[in-house]
Amino acid sequence: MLNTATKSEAPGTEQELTDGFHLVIDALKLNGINTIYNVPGIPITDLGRMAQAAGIRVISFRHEQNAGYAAGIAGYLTKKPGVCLTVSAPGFLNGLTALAHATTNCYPMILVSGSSEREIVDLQQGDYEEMDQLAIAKPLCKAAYRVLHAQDIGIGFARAIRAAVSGRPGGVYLDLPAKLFGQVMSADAGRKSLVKVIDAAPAQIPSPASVKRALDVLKSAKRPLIILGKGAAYAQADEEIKNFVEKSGVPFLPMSMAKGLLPDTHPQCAGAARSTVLKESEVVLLIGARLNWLLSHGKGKSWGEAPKKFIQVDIEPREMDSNVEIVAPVVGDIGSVVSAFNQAMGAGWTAPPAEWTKAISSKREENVAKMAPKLMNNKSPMDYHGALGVLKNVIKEYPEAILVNEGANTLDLARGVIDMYRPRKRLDVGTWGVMGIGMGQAIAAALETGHPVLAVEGDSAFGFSGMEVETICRYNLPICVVIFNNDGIYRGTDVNGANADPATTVFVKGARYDKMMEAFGGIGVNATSPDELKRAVNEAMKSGKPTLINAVIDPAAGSESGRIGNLNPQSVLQKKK
Ligand SMILES: CC(C)(COP(=O)(O)OP(=O)(O)OC[C@H]1O[C@@H](n2cnc3c(N)ncnc32)[C@H](O)[C@@H]1OP(=O)(O)O)[C@@H](O)C(=O)NCCC(=O)NCCSC(=O)C(=O)O
Repeated sequence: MLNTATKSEAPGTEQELTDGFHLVIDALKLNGINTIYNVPGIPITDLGRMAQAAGIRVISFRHEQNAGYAAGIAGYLTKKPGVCLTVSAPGFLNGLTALAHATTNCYPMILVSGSSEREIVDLQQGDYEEMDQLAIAKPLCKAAYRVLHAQDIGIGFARAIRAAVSGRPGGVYLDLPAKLFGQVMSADAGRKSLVKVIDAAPAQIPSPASVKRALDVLKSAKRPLIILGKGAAYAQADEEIKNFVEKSGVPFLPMSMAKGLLPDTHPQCAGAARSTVLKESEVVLLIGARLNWLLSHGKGKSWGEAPKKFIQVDIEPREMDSNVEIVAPVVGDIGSVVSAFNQAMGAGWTAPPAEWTKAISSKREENVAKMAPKLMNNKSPMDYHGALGVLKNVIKEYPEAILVNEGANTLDLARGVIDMYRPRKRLDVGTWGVMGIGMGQAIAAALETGHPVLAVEGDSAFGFSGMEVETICRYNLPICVVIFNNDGIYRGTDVNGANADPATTVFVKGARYDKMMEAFGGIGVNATSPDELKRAVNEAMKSGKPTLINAVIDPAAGSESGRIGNLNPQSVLQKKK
């Protein structure tokens, strides 16, 4: 039903009216978008209020960037565009980082920002928060639109929704100048102007020839490997993917956010033998994984000496040959491609040679065994492994829980240590390795899935979105934040030898982040040993109450982010010395 604004009052001409505010709300509802992540302010405060009154869930954040990260990850989790609503210029700019992040990570998201009046902006006459937001957004997103007339709101949203989710998903900007909200029209005309987007992300069926070519290459391999990326997790084709991997018998390596698509404990999982499989494999099938820096661009030392053949499955044809030659490109949506693989494989598929799979299992077992004792230490203050050993068991016990993870050491080590068992349960920093996604993603994950969230945060990473603990308390969300507090970035022990200022990478020593949560009525715990950490996290998972645990980590634990390709600043410094 149309959400009527008012009735005209002229005697004898009584007519139902609507306006821009109501049409925006109706357009969202008509397309099944029931949540808005926003920060209120001019000119969208009333839009948020009215949307809430009309039954949309409007979640107000403390900073637009966090609302944006929430919207992006909501899109990833649901395959519907996550909507972030901001005020003009500064609010828009705050949301823009998250929009660019969504685009880079292929999350469907729409950033809707109020803006100032075109007539004034274009003549640069100094309107309130004047800025040509459309022009600024364009290079940072997949599509950008501006709606100038209320009768075009329906089309504007239809275009934004379709652009966000179809093909390779991404971020879309929708500019709504303030004047638009007050434009009035008949409710009947308004109703007719709305558009329900039919089949927003049509299946893209791969060509049978490309499917055959890919399977022929894979079948011929003595040392094949499947790499699953977060595109595969996004596809929600979990059963098809599992069937394909198991039927093929090929070892698989999950990228960070694809962990859990098949359990990390699956006998074919090669996560704990990463270097070995990258180096030794001979044919590599990439499913929803890009050959970017996270895979060393498909070449160089990490990939070993022997020549490799790559097969790639992606919805975006231009992804092929982006870094190395792809001998068997398969363009299509991942669900359709993998289902075509399953059909075309037939009954006569033979598993890869046991020599290959056994070599991987023994490397994996060796690495797991090497790590096991480290995870059981009960040192106080904790080291990373002692603390992560506890969290590994928590996720094992609560496999439905969503793990949000950011930091430097906290991210790198948690990725390896914490096994995931279900798809789309690990959310992290994504393609850019960005810090600041933590609380936004945790909030959206709790709201969109209804499952408890464990956010494992470096103390520095947490700082980028820390104020949202108030949001967590306000909405009483089942989020347990564990801060790995080692007093600084990488470590808390750096010293500035030049003057009295603290070193650039250190924070206040002995800070008590748990007090922040208590300030807003949540539960704060200071944990100085793995035993204390275990008690506190288990309690939080059981109670579902907003909780923040300050996990005291040895300030000397941790190292510079040295595992990012050749980008090790420490080694550059050392070379210069
Ligand atoms: C590019 C990468 C995928 C490559 O990581 P690698 O370190 O090479 O691999 P992994 O982490 O997957 O694994 C490391 C090693 O652990 C092994 N491994 C993995 N899982 C296990 C388990 N369960 N048990 C035992 N051993 C394991 C794995 O086989 C590797 O050993 P071997 O097989 O023996 O090699 C990763 O570095 C990554 O995702 N980086 C993103 C980092 C990021 O975004 N940082 C944010 C920047 S921080 C920041 O802002 C800043 O610092 O600045």
